[in-house]
Amino acid sequence: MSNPQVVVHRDGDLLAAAAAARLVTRIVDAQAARGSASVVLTGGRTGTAVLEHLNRNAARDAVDWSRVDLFWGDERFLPSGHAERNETQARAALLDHVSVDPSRVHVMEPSDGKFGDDPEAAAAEYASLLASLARPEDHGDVPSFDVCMLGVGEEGHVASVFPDSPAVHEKERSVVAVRNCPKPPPTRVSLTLASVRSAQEVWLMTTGEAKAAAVAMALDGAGEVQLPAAGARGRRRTLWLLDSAAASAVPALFKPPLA
Ligand SMILES: O=C1O[C@H](COP(=O)(O)O)[C@@H](O)[C@H](O)[C@H]1O
Repeated sequence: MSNPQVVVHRDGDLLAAAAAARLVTRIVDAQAARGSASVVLTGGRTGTAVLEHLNRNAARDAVDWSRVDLFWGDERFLPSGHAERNETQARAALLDHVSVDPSRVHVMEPSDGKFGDDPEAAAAEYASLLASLARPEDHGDVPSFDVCMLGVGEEGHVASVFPDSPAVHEKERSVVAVRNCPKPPPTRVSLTLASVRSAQEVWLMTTGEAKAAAVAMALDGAGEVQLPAAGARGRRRTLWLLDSAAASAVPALFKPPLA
């Protein structure tokens, strides 16, 4: 597992633009090396802003979108097309505007989908999907995603893994249903931290003063049960992409030396 690196941008808009550019490069490189790329999308304001920037960036068309597998780190368990679903927001921000292969857009089932109001069944199906796509070299039942993007909550949640919740204690399943979530909506489906750690690169992206304490604690050695973001690490790279407000309490160790 990799140690965290921190990149600070002046403000949230610049962070989103820079992360979008970084994502294009990562996907293009993976496609050049292997023919395809796999990306885990995140919900939330920063994750959606990254996709909006990507959609406006001319470099968007350097990607062959038909050869990208898209997954979600978590989903709000709501009816299909609901404005608060992470899928709905990602489609509006980017996916409706590029030539994705629908069979490679791996959504988590909605609450009016084939399992009805059964988030446990939706989670189990997503776990089976991940297992079916994992290759022997992934050494487990989850693919080694090229990039897993995550937002970070004020209390340190990532995906829908909240502090001291059943999801953060989960040791067997790769995808879980989340009930009684402290942030609305209360029912969700989420990758576990172990699944996040299957990714080659994990990018934790967040902005604003309200996130500064959680960011600082995660980087300063907090445990993942109290602060799930601390347990989100990539196999090869863990990047914290922050604006200056979210980075305001980052320990000095992570600040680049002055030139
Ligand atoms: O509810 C969620 O929130 C987090 C963080 O969102 P933000 O708006 O504070 O950036 C997000 O990462 C997660 O995917 C989403 O379901």
